[in-house]
Amino acid sequence: MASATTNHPPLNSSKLLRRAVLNRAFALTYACAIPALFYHHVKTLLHPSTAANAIAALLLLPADAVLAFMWITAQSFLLYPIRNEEFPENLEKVVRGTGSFPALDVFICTADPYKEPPIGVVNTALSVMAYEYPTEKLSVYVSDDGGSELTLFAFMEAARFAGHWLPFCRERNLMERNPEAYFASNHCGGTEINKIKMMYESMKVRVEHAVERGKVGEEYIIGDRERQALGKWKDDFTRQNNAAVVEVLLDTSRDRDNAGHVMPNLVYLSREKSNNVPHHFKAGALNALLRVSAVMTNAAIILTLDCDMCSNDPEAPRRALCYLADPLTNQSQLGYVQFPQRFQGINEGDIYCGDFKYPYHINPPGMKNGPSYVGSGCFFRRRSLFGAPSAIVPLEIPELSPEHCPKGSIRTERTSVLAQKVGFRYGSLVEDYYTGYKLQCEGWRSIFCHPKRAAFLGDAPICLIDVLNQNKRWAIGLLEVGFSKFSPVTYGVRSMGLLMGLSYAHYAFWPMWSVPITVYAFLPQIALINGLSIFPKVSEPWFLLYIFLFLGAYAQDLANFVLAGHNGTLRRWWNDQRMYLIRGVTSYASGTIEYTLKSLGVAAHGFSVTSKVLDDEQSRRYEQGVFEFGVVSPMFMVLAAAAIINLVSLVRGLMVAIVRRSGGCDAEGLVLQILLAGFGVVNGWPIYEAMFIRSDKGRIPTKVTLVSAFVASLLYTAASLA
Ligand SMILES: O=c1ccn([C@@H]2O[C@H](COP(=O)(O)OP(=O)(O)O[C@H]3O[C@H](CO)[C@@H](O)[C@H](O)[C@H]3O)[C@@H](O)[C@H]2O)c(=O)[nH]1
Ligand SMILES: [Mn+2]
Repeated sequence: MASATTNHPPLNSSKLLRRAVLNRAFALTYACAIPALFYHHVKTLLHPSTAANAIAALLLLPADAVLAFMWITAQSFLLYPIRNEEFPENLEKVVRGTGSFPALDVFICTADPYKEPPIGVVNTALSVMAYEYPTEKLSVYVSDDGGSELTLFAFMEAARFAGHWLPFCRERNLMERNPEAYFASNHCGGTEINKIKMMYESMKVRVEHAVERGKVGEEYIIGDRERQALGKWKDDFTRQNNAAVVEVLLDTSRDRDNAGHVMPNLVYLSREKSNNVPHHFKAGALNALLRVSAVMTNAAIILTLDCDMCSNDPEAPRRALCYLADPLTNQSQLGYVQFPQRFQGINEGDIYCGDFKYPYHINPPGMKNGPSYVGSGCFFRRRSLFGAPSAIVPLEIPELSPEHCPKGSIRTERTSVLAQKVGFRYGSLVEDYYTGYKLQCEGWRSIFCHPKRAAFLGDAPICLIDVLNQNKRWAIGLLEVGFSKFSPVTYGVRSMGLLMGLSYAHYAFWPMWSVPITVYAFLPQIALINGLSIFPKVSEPWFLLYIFLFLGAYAQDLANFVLAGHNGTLRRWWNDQRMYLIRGVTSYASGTIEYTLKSLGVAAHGFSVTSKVLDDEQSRRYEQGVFEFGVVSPMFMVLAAAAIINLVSLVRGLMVAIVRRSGGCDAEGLVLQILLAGFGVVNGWPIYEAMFIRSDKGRIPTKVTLVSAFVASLLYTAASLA
């Protein structure tokens, strides 16, 4: 790789953030309050005032145990927060010119031409083909798990359009190098801009037209080569069962753009699939790309990108090189450089927490050995995917050697077994988290690279059900790791030390949030409806403990959120915590249930791809910050039931308190429950609106409201019998 000069200017710097001291002090204080709470629970359990109180304490205990676990593991991100900075302007001085830059292979995955429109995938590819990077060292590989001629056709069009687009970007030194974003923000321009815009628009029309018709019309097929390639889609070619298709659409050694400059390689791959062989979803696709690229270019650096994420800064690879080519970094251990996932098109208040600040911005800079891999926007050292840093990699691992799978086919069992040790790891629906985790267990380190200008911008789902389904998939995948023999709490702690083990454990058991959130969304409220007090009275010292634990955790959460920047507004924070509660009773809970069924062998779950297609009306509602329900889903039924219970209990609780006080009795024991129900009601506002006030298509369907009201009354009846 790069040869370095001695005495060179720095390529990067890293410093501990001042807030680390405050974080540690707060952690110490809060950590003292937690045992006090458990002491209180045990005391109540040993001397319950009523049987109902004993049941309540029995349910609150595991709920609080999970809260304590989540809080403790979360501290692992806060004790050593650092900020990295890189100086790409020094790169050429250190690496002796772009001639010694390492080659870069970019992997883009797509899986369904209808959920992931090919024109979007084309935009992703064009944005990286236009990188400010020595073109002859750049290759873009597209994996099409949709096995669709429509996607291949879109890329044939893209290869032609790139001949005009790449010089256009270079000459104007554009920052946004995906045509869609560029033309959206540059409406009018000179004749040159108009010309290329027309070219883009007409390509888009052809691609979208083909997708609409479900096939590529004769009139769109230009030459024999294209006809031959598209001809591979015979009747027996399905997305689950097909022979491999590899098409080299652009070749550095052959193709020139219309300014006479070399073009990057562009390769389309639809890997071999067979009905009765598991293909391991995205991890399988990435491994197929790993093998195909090994035969063709075998670049030392690999960038993985999702098809819904475009480059937003042509300098990004140079930033990554500030670490990957830095003679001062311990090169033999640095496995990957991860950029945060950042999103465009998020509404003002970010009602669905699409930014996902915790996993993408707040936690990564605090992980001691570097961030986890988040699936997109990550520059790997190819070597890191082939065994531990200290391992001696044999020149030929037979199963991985390109000759073994000449056309990116998926070899069955042997490759699966191998994927426990090399490549992108199989065994979890969150292959990204799992792969990064296994690499770090092997001793690889990583770097979080978070420049001011987003290096990549992606699309976040803007429909609540999509968000919840996506989170459910993650929940299942995380639990698969949490309860495996490689669990972070055991294997992880042993391999990487306590802090890193705790960081990964925090994610692995994330879906467990469902336990406390569900308990706190129903239990105190049902007790309140029955006039039963389950928390300390206002006059007891324990009351202050509860207040401290709640407000302390919330204040810490708010501080983390706001300090992380990037629109860390109060309103977004409020919506973020609301989504935590919503996910707790919906996606985390159902993910946990589905994971359990899956481990019992009752059901199996695949990777359901998130739709990237937008319906106009839905987009408009999202823009206005209105929640989108619209469909009948069990998740919405639970959510609506929780909202109803909270509303009823608030009203009942206030009534009981007033009656008791006027009768000279004290209602102090109900105050915490009334506050909690009030908190639930304030958070549930969009749900009441969607049930009772709205009449648009995104409202909660009447069926859901009825079922949830029924569930709520069942719960109430059951509780009043107890
Ligand atoms: O069988 C499959 C399924 C998915 N994908 C690709 O995987 C990517 C992510 O899929 P998406 O539906 O967008 O999932 P998200 O939940 O939005 O993705 C997040 O979560 C995934 C793990 O669940 C990570 O892989 C992603 O990088 C991360 O952004 C897309 O490019 C898909 O085309 C495949 O290539 N093959
Ligand atoms: Mn995505």
